[in-house]
Amino acid sequence: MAVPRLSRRTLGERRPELLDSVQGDDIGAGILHLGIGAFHRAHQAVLTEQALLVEPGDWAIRGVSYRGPGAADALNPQDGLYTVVERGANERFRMVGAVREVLYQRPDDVRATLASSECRIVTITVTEAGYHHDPATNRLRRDDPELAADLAGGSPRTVVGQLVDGLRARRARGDDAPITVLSCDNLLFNGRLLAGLIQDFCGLAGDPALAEWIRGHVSFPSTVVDQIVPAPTEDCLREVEARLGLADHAAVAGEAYRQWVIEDFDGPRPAWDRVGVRFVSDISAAQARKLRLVNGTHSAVAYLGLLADLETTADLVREEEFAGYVQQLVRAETGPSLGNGAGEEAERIVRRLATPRIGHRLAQIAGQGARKLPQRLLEPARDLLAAGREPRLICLGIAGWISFLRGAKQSGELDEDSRELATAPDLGRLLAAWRGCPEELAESRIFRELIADALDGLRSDGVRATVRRVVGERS
Ligand SMILES: NC(=O)c1ccc[n+]([C@@H]2O[C@H](COP(=O)([O-])OP(=O)(O)OC[C@H]3O[C@@H](n4cnc5c(N)ncnc54)[C@H](O)[C@@H]3O)[C@@H](O)[C@H]2O)c1
Ligand SMILES: O=P(O)(O)OC[C@@H](O)[C@@H](O)[C@H](O)[C@H](O)CO
Repeated sequence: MAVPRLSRRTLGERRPELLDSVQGDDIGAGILHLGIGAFHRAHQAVLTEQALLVEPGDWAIRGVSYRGPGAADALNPQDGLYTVVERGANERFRMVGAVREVLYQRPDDVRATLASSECRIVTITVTEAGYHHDPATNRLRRDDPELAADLAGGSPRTVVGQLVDGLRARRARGDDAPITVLSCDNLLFNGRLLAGLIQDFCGLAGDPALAEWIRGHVSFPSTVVDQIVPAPTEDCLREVEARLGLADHAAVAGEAYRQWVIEDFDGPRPAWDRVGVRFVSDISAAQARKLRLVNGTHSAVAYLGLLADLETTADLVREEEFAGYVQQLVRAETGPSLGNGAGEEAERIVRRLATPRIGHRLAQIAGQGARKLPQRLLEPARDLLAAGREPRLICLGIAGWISFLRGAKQSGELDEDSRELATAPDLGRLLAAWRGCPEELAESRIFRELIADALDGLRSDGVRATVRRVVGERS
């Protein structure tokens, strides 16, 4: 007999104690979340659920999904309920009830939500590509066809287009209450970036009055988020079903560790500060630590690991040369400029990569490299060069990416930016064409030589021998 689907009714019938432990469906949806994927479900939604349990308020979440109906089909029939499995030494299963509904291809409802006085916070996780910006200038890409379609009128489909559309409706309603937009994507000063893109969009739409209103009424604090949450697998769904006795199509699994640092802002919010979220005046230090140490390490090893035919981060750090590479990368190159404790950070990152049963696939981390590497690896490389030091291990990671691109160029799986770079005839032209690579790095002789040397090694000696050699040279 088919296992019944999770919903408030079935949970009440089969596991009433769990239904009693989750947020009820009787509160207002003060949060609109754009891009309700795995990460939001395991991170911001859990912290919001926890905050609601310590301090009730109208902070249920209405989610929006963009690239497919998956999240709506998974969550709506379940009344927004789902399970989060926290992996680690002590696994924990948590039920979350803070999500109200998911909108897919319903721009009118997104506009109405943004215009409503109920909505006071917008959170966003739409990947780097969802911002449609040029990483060389941090401005909107005017040549982007989806943006062009939004600017031409009709119902907007991009995140920036929908935000502007909804804020326009809010202004038209005469709502002067503050609203806060929190980007939670792994981008440098994500709030500041998004605020600029919104202004660009208003400019291109010929609406300076709206731009001015947004400057006065909407804040875009930058945030730093940290928790490893891989794409959910069938195994995870089966595991949750066996435990719950109900089919949960929206379950996710991730690390037990969660961090959220937010530039402080005026305006209402759930009691996030009471459940570990940090509000700070300056996120720079937390941001550098997170993007360089966690994401930088991820990106550096993802391509090398794929070249070595490995599947997950845990497979990778089981091998001595790769674990040694991670240790040295953090200790000698990405860690020291961030203050004391690079050695401890290195140990911690190896432990996180090895989290049991997390199944973080290198192929997932490897996506959209042209957009991810600048803030993760190019920034620390630039700092090291400026300090007169060689970013040897970082350049090996970048060489891994270039080898991966060149090998994958026929596969049809590369994103548009990466495809273009994969066909560059030589390293110099690839670096010059890479929009995210600052000119001073593209033109740095040492930087080019280090990458060229690593590329030669990968080609002639293979990935493991090259990793061993470069780590040896650094030690
Ligand atoms: N998963 C993690 O471990 C993690 C940790 C920290 C930060 N993040 C941030 O969250 C983002 C999403 O991660 P996830 O695990 O939820 O991924 P996911 O694939 O589960 O969800 C991605 C969401 O983004 C939307 N999206 C994708 N491309 C888009 C585009 N071009 N325009 C608009 N929307 C788009 C999709 O509709 C989906 O809702 C990451 O890219 C990263 O910036 C993730
Ligand atoms: O989510 P992405 O694709 O931007 O990056 C892949 C991983 O580096 C990332 O998801 C990390 O696991 C996460 O940022 C840890 O907090």
